[in-house]
Amino acid sequence: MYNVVFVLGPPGSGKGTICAQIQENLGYVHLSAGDLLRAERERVGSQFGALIENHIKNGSIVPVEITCSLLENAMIASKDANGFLIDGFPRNEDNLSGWNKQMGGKVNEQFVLFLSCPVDVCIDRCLHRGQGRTDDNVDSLKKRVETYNHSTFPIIEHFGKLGMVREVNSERPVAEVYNDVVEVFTAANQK
Ligand SMILES: Nc1ncnc2c1ncn2[C@@H]1O[C@H](COP(=O)(O)OP(=O)(O)OP(=O)(O)O)[C@@H](O)[C@H]1O
Ligand SMILES: Nc1ccn([C@@H]2O[C@H](COP(=O)(O)O)[C@@H](O)[C@H]2O)c(=O)n1
Ligand SMILES: [Mg+2]
Repeated sequence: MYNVVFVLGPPGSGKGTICAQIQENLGYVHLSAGDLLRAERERVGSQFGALIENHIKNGSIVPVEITCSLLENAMIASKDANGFLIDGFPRNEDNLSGWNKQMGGKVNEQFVLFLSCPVDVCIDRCLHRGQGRTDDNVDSLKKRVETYNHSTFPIIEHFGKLGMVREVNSERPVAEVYNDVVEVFTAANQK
């Protein structure tokens, strides 16, 4: 059964940055739902390209059937991994229920890593990210933050009630955030 860690936090909280380091050092495979959707958007012949771009620009959430299939296919392609960092998922009720339906019984959900960071800091980071993302602009960021507050934070609260959330303050320098994150993984894997 695959070990899975969900990684959540506001846009720009540093999910991708921290996941890359965990992948490098702890052998978990990093699967960013956003990256998988962007790759599907670019894939020649995809029937979902326009739909995905529309959601990304508007900061809204793509139907789970699309995202969950991309995640499951990526997991199958890396089946020898120690575990998977599922970055930016589940983002709303539809993501959560669709995941439970498609993946329930196939994975061991270890915990939810919640990178917490004030929204103004996060927005500033996205505006200076320099990756040419079509959603790193003031209009899209407003909508992404709204979606985070209304749809994603309640999912974090849901996992919190199950005792699954490990919160790390990601407003600090990356090295400090990373050290705390490693402690979380060490504790989880000692059980
Ligand atoms: N702790 C940190 N301190 C300062 N800058 C950071 C920190 N973590 C990440 N960054 C920078 O902030 C920007 C956003 O980081 P990253 O892409 O990892 O965030 P994210 O949570 O994956 O965002 P998104 O949800 O938009 O994909 C990047 O330019 C990254 O280099
Ligand atoms: N579960 C998800 C994750 C992402 N999206 C869409 O992609 C955009 C970018 O996501 P990042 O994690 O890379 O910031 C996001 O704003 C959504 O439009 C999604 O639909 N479902
Ligand atoms: Mg990211």
